[in-house]
Amino acid sequence: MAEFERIARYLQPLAGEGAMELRDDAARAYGRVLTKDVLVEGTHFLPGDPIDLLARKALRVNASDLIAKGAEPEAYMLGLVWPEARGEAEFASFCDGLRVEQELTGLELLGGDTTRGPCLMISVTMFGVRTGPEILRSGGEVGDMLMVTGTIGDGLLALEAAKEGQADAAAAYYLPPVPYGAEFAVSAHANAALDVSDGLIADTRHLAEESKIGIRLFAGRIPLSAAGKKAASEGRLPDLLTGGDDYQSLMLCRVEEKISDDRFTVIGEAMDGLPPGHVEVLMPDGELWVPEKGGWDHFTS
Ligand SMILES: Nc1ncnc2c1ncn2[C@@H]1O[C@H](COP(=O)(O)OP(=O)(O)OP(=O)(O)O)[C@@H](O)[C@H]1O
Ligand SMILES: Cc1ncc(C[n+]2csc(CCOP(=O)(O)O)c2C)c(N)n1
Ligand SMILES: [Mg+2]
Repeated sequence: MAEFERIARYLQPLAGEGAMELRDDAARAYGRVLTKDVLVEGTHFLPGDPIDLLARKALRVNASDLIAKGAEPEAYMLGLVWPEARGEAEFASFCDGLRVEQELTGLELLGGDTTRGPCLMISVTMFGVRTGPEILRSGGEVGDMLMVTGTIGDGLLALEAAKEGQADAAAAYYLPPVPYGAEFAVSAHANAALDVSDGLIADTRHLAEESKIGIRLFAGRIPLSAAGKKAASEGRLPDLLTGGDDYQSLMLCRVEEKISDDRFTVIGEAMDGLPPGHVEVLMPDGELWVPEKGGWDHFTS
């Protein structure tokens, strides 16, 4: 059974009031926005990845969920499973990475748990403060424009580079360029938003399904890095749009508004006449591509 089905069938019946029925990126409780992300060796990162950057990435993938909910990351708790093969020097380097990210963001460590285990696992629970109204995956409306921060597809290309030992080209995988500060624009403008972790298409579908609208993406407008443009020219655009690990903010917002944060680019539209949950992509050659359901799933990928 797939990841989302398992959550819906087995975990949703256990969910409390602030859980948003486990249909969103973060919970709302105790006056804060709360999220959790786990990184597991072999699943989310490679055994040889720089350990200080891994620490920073664990904070960033959590911050990414809060930013996309219009919440400013404030504090976190840390669960660490530390294998015997990684010595004290590595532990010190890991904590140095946490310190660097804390200094960059103002994040504070509130507590956690440290144990031995078979491989490195990093579990972070992060708390944020809302900077405006509550932003959900639902709330998008026909006529909204779809906007995204940064570039798409670099997480995938950088992971491929890391696997080939090309450290320079792997930068966006070691340390995703999470749009710190974008929570203010999300709060000010979004009808609905989330972060892009499972892939642009899959996460656009989450917005379309929860908002009960259809969305058309304009592939030619999707921001790509130099490496992304090269890959796209080699026919890999579909890979870039489905690869995941982007950690950018994706929002549906009202057309008439001028966006206060220039990191956002318009890449699509919630169009009248499309069925709820539908996602289609107008490709640069003018063809309409209707991607199959998909995206990252820990139980089927
Ligand atoms: N083991 C679990 N226990 C309780 N809730 C869970 C569990 N796993 C997932 N959820 C909840 O299910 C919902 C969807 O989770 P999912 O991981 O797809 O979203 P996400 O956290 O935004 O993803 P990502 O980590 O890729 O940004 C969220 O509300 C999440 O809190
Ligand atoms: C070694 C290695 N192999 C593959 C990937 C790709 N990957 C893993 S999990 C995930 C989706 C988000 O996960 P989650 O839903 O758990 O937040 C993606 C795109 C990686 N990062 N490292
Ligand atoms: Mg998310």
